[in-house]
Amino acid sequence: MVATVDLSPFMADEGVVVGAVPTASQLAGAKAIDLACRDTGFVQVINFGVSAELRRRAFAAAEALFAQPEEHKRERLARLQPATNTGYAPVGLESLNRARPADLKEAPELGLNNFAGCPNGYEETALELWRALELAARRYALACALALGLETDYFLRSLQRFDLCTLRMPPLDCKRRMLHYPPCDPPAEGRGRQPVSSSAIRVGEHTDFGAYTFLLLGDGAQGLQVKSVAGGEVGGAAGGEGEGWADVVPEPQPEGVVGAVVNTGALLARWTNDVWCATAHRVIVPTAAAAAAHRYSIACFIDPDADFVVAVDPRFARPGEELRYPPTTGLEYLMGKLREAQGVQKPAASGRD
Ligand SMILES: O=C(O)CCC(=O)C(=O)O
Ligand SMILES: [Fe+2]
Repeated sequence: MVATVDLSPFMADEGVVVGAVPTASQLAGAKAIDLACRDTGFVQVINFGVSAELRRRAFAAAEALFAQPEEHKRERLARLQPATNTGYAPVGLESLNRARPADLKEAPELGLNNFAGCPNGYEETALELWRALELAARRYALACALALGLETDYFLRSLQRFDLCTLRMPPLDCKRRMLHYPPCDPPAEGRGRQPVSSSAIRVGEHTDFGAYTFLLLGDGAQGLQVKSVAGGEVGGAAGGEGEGWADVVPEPQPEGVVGAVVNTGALLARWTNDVWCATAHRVIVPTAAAAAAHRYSIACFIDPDADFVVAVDPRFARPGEELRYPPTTGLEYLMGKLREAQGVQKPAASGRD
């Protein structure tokens, strides 16, 4: 079960939000985040500024977007730009684990507000959602700093140019995406929740690249699994597809309370010298019924500004331990990860910085 953290103390203008001493409820929330991030790296946040009504409209907009004919999506939606990882990525294009066949998902990353080809009302709803998630992501940065005993603005400093709505953060615009997993082959008989067949995996094992990810799961979305490791990052072939996977089961919430899964990315794990971990996760097809259903999710990837230097803070070294990683920048790190996911060998041109 994924721990639930109430973010409302960080959404109100009090305590660390206004630069004052943290309130008791902020400290309690930060403690819960710290425990989860040292363990699985996955928490469920509630009261983070997305109403049940906005969530419902967002998934309805995503469904309408994906329900458009294949040809329309390929021809009319913004074209895929590998250098910025924006545009419409059809099923079979992306593989978050290059050791596996392509993921069974489609994902339009409609950056720079190019909403050409989107259904009526999509733009307004998407922007409303991104605005709410941007605020939640900033407040989560405050909570993380408090959780790790750092200066309040420690992570916020890395989000000066962070802007989920306009995505004017060149050269890396890949920040938020609606995800659609169309019906697919059922899992092979008897393999149940530990599939080894490629057809039973919708997203291959990976860790997210940046600082942290906000993930909204659509109604009935099943199959997200994590595999714990002892700190650090596990991806590619390191963890393997075999045993040890556990279902991500967010604690059920009362009617009207929206939950989002937040997970630590590889860059934040690295930043903390692996005090927090970026846990490998994947999306499987658990049952024939799940295979027959459309699965929807919405993900926002929170990354430091392109030119922000992420250097391991010496405070994260355990007694007698070396810092594990040299400094990097938001851009350098993410471009390396994206090139891996796209299977590109040569550095992609940044184009616009
Ligand atoms: O759709 C999901 O549940 C997870 C997707 C994911 O892990 C990702 O896009 O990084
Ligand atoms: Fe992920």
